[in-house]
Amino acid sequence: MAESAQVPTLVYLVTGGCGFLGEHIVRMLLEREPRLRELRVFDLHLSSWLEELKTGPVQVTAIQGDVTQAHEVAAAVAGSHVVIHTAGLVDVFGKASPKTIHKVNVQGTQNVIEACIRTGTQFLVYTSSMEVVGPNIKGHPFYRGNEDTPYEAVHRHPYPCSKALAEQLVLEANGRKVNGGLPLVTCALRPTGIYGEGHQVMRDFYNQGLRFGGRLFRAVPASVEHGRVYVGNVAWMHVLVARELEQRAALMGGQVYFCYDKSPYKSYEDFNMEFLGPCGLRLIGTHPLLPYWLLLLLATLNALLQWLLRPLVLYTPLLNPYTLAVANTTFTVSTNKAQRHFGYKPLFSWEESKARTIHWVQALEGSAW
Ligand SMILES: NC(=O)C1=CN([C@@H]2O[C@H](COP(=O)(O)OP(=O)(O)OC[C@H]3O[C@@H](n4cnc5c(N)ncnc54)[C@H](O)[C@@H]3O)[C@@H](O)[C@H]2O)C=CC1
Ligand SMILES: C[C@@H](CO)CCC[C@@H](C)[C@H]1CC[C@H]2[C@@H]3[C@H](O)CC4=CC(=O)CC[C@]4(C)[C@H]3CC[C@]12C
Repeated sequence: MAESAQVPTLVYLVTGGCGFLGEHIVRMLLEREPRLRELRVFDLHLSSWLEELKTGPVQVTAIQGDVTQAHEVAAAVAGSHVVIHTAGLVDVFGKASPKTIHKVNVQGTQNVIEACIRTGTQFLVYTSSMEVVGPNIKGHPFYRGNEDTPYEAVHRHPYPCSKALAEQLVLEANGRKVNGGLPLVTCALRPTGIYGEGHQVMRDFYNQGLRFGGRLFRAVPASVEHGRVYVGNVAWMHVLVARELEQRAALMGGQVYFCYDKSPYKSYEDFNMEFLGPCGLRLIGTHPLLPYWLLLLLATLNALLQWLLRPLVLYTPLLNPYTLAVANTTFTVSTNKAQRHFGYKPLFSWEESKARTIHWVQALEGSAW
């Protein structure tokens, strides 16, 4: 990566490049990484919007592949300078089995690491998650914490377990020699709850609100704060980390960074209303309409129903014991580590992030706007 800043010589690979975050990373790289010669987008399902990107100055190579298949990953990684590994199975609703989540998130990440080592790719950026830290199963609050805040990270759910294991693999791989003898440089980014254009859970809440005549019902106390970060800023952090890893390998290698911006600290539901409110939805109640014990009962019933119905149909409601616990536990970050280590400043202000997200919700199918 020692070429002049203006000469496009670099080859990047983004795994999961057709997902919610992946698409933003891909578009951001094309807009803001002038040294890019080729961008490889690797995903299980390729999206049609990739076609329109192929007409620009950077060569965009779409690769349909599966991170659980080591040979497919190795073929995609070979010859790339940087890998941004964003592919993952994001499932806290019981859509996939714990085994599948482990296979994609842990074995898939191991395959990416081994591919870098075998093919001589030196820089690996991993999209981890706040869930690697918490909230833990004990419901301890994490209030304005940073990367060094002590917290008892205890998980049982397959998703956070898999992200924690995968992150550990990535960090432990830092410094291993890649083919050619140079050291692998890795780091992990931990977004809090991401929001923005393309966010499926936001879409689900919006549709639920429309079904209930424009109303959503408060289930979580307004005092529980939940960390959220705009997808454009998360993508920007990935671009910056990928760019700076070579020059600042000694400082950044093996490090973790929370993804943060100026989004306000609010409860999960109040935060969503920042976007859904201007789109015509109302959140009913200043306090949760149902007591916690009743919500927990409903969540447990949902889990039971999911288990009973599994042979017949996949029942995956938003409310289950895990999502209820996460939504009811304060988890907010306050840190400037990314700014200190690689000069990160949010690219999008809160006002802009909000405006973009509202605009996207208003354009959704079924919207009254
Ligand atoms: N959505 C959120 O709030 C947060 C997400 N993350 C992490 O960010 C990353 C991206 O998440 P999202 O964009 O939200 O999810 P997403 O589901 O929209 O994107 C994931 C992408 O990975 C691809 N993928 C899944 N299995 C694959 C496989 N076996 N081989 C190749 N590609 C595969 C999917 O097709 C999809 O395009 C994940 O690693 C997730 O753990 C971290 C923190 C918060
Ligand atoms: C009790 C319900 C009544 O309205 C509200 C349920 C909300 C939940 C579906 C979400 C609350 C918190 C979310 C998670 C959080 O943002 C952290 C995450 C990080 C990730 O890496 C993946 C997504 C998620 C687990 C996210 C999923 C949806 C919530 C549980």
